[in-house]
Amino acid sequence: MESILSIENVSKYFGGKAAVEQFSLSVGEGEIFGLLGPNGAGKTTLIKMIVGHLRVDSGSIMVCGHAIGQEFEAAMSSVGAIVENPAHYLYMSGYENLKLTSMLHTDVERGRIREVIEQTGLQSRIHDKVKRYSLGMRQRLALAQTILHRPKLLVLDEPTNGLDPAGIKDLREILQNLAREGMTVVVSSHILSEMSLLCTRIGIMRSGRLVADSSAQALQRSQYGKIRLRVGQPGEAVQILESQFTDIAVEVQEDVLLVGGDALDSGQLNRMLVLNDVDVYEVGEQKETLEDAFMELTGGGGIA
Ligand SMILES: Nc1ncnc2c1ncn2[C@@H]1O[C@H](COP(=O)(O)OP(=O)(O)OP(=O)(O)O)[C@@H](O)[C@H]1O
Repeated sequence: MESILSIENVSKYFGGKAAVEQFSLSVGEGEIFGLLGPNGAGKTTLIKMIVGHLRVDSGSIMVCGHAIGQEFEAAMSSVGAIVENPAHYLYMSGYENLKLTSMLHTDVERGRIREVIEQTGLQSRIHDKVKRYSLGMRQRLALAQTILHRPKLLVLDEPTNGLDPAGIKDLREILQNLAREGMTVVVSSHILSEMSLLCTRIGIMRSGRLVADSSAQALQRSQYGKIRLRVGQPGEAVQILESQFTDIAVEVQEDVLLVGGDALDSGQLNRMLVLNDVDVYEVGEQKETLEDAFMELTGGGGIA
């Protein structure tokens, strides 16, 4: 997969304190990458560096093969971003706002305005004054303005802030459609449930670092799921499992073992124990949700 965004060892300090530290990430075409983390984790700082609003102190960021530090304009021509609250001319219509934005670009072809209006579902209200728009519609208008020049990379900082559930769903569908057409999306949030529905991949940020990076599905499934076994001889069982399987973690709670690790199979664990004369009374899975995983990895705090 072609790398649209490539971040290598990026750090940013404010007054000697790291807001982003040794951060590396590569995001490929058509991915919707969710940057999730509690308040103060460094999400906005990272996003501002990706969209060229802040300079990196060390490391490098490339967009579509262009390094922001050396080829700023080439890199930025592929980026569309909504970072601060978007400002519109409220007394003008949505259409007039779009027309004005199109004049800022040299390469917006005929018909493109119509196209972005359709992509953002604003057809029926596009000639109304923006002051009559709901927050969700203003957000969609901002998105339409942002994608006019066909950016390869769309970057949104907390785009669902203040939106109602219907607005969040609309935005999700629009972004997923854009990604299907090949646009790459990077979006930040501290709201886990929204991210797991929207994103194809989620990175968890804590204290300026990436502490987990996984497909949303994988995070929800095996990586943080544990197998629960109630056994007759817990001490022996731990020894057997640890000697037979690499990369597993076994927790013991009296006669219950909680076994974590990648690609574990409860049948396989059960067979191994029984063949080694350990009595197994119960086998089950202890599911951890994405939320549990998040809490474990970030130490909790600050999520909705
Ligand atoms: N301009 C600045 N000057 C000084 N410190 C800053 C500045 N911008 C951010 N910070 C600090 O850097 C750290 C990361 O902040 P950042 O806003 O990037 O986090 P965030 O994950 O986006 O949080 P939030 O969800 O609250 O926006 C925080 O400790 C913050 O106080």
